Amino acid sequence: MSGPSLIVAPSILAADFARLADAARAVEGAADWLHVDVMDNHFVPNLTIGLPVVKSLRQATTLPFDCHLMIERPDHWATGYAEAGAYNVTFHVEAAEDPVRLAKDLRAAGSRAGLAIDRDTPVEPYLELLPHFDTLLIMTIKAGFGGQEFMPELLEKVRTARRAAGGGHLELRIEVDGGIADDTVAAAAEAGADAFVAGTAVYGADDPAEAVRRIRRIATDAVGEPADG
Ligand SMILES: O=C(CO)[C@@H](O)[C@H](O)COP(=O)(O)O
Repeated sequence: MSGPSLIVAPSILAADFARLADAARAVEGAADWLHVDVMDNHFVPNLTIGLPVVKSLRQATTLPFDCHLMIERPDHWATGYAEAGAYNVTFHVEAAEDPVRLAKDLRAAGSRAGLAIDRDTPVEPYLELLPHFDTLLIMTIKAGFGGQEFMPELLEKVRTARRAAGGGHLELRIEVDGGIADDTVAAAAEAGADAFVAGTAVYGADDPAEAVRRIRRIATDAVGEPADG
């Protein structure tokens, strides 16, 4: 796996939307990616930001963008986020017409490709798609809102996906999203996740950068980290 062995990605959904650039800069040097939740009020019952904001914010921080598209018609919209400079663009399997085609289009447009699975969607039918993706995002809540309670039973999907990925044989990040905090991240790491989205736990903290470092420390302590990681 190239890059750091564990990824922490603060979700700006929990930040002050009037000060997104400040929120991004507050975790530079501590976070690996900045998680950007795009919601269209159709795929989920919430409306956040779209491409114009992502383009502007891209100029304001050095952090790689991890764009999580909770939108309908990702086949139409997703490559725009890659073209806008997102490092990783993740779309929902429940919304995509042709996930493999879209993964190829995203890579051709210059980003990594991520597949997201919402709370009520099993992972098994999609395991065969994993070789086409760089990231598998497993929701540990129902997609749509921050600040929800972590659902440990959803970690079974992480275990299943990690087994299918051959314990690291397949270059696949398994990202968990929803309720990740000091008291939940170890279980997620032990289940096989290696990328952790945290909104409330980071931007609800007095010191967001320190909150990121703490989450990383707890995850690392739970699974260990190679010396060259
Ligand atoms: O995708 C989502 C919500 O749908 C997440 O990225 C949330 O932003 C996570 O927030 P917390 O649960 O960490 O507060």
